[in-house]
Amino acid sequence: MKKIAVLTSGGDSQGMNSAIRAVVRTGIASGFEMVGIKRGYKGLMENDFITLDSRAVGDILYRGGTFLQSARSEEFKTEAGQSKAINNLKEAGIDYLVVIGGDGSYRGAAALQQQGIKTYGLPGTIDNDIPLTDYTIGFDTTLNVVTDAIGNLRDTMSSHERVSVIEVMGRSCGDIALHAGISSGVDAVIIPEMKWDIEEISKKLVQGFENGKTHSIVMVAEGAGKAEDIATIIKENTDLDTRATVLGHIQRGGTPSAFDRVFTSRMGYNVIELIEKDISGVALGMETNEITYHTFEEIFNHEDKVDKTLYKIFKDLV
Ligand SMILES: Nc1ncnc2c1ncn2[C@@H]1O[C@H](COP(=O)(O)OP(=O)(O)O)[C@@H](O)[C@H]1O
Ligand SMILES: O=P(O)(O)OC[C@H]1O[C@](O)(COP(=O)(O)O)[C@@H](O)[C@@H]1O
Repeated sequence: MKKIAVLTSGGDSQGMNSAIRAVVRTGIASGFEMVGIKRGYKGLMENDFITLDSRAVGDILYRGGTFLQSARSEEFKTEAGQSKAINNLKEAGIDYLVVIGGDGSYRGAAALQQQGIKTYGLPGTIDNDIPLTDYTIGFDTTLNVVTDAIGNLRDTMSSHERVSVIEVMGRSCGDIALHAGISSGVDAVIIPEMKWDIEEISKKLVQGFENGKTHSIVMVAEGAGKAEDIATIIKENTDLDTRATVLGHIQRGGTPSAFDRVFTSRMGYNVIELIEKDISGVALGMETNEITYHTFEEIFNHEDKVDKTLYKIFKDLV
């Protein structure tokens, strides 16, 4: 019986458990033996493998995080680290490796593929910063978490007639800020991909209060600036009572949305189909509602651009 191993790596994201469950159950249904690797590449180098039967992935569909746990590992980036990993995979008789993670995890998977291990990537990151997929696993859930959190902030900001500067995750990608900014009707979105002018934002906030607004919200992606710094400048420019909130790791938790559960279930099915066809060295995604796949190289060479139309939609709505 051929063996498929699965691991989760990098920052966890809601829906990783659902993805593991889908890979494992579809794999078993197709006659494969399934293995889980704990704590990503760290566990792979340390031989931390567990057998996964259908029951082992029961009761996890609705849970955030990853029951296999995740880690970041500097050692795995080295030749020595990778050769430990390859030896462990060979000794355990693993034929295929499914990696659920972000760009860094894909780079690790591509390095293993180059050294003869058949690898597959599933886009697990809340940031939505992987090219050639419209969504990454957890992004939709995170938007819902952020939208709910902003609803709570809005209540208290309104009572006190304050400006709220909210920092969300996204080191190089402003998708969380832009999408949740639209879903929350915020007044300004500051993202790394687009130029922004704090004087212009400040003027707009003052005008808003003059026109009868009782609160204002400015959303900033962590890669574009610190909420605390932006709040200080706005306060200096406008004299408005301005507070900063960093949503932080709250954004990565919570039960996965129905969208993320269905999306990951589809990807589990499709990755097993690719394994059966012996196509490897690829990562899956969803483009215009189709599950697609591309080689790791295609993904690395493709720029992940911000959706400029969506940015314009936001600008027209404020
Ligand atoms: N260039 C690389 N070559 C090999 N492995 C890498 C590389 N970049 C990252 N990795 C591995 O993938 C792990 C996860 O990457 P990281 O960037 O932290 O998160 P993510 O996968 O979410 O982007 C790293 O801790 C490291 O072990
Ligand atoms: O939890 P950590 O290790 O501090 O990492 C925080 C980072 O993880 C993320 O949530 C996801 O990033 P990755 O996809 O690189 O893991 C980023 O938005 C954030 O900057």
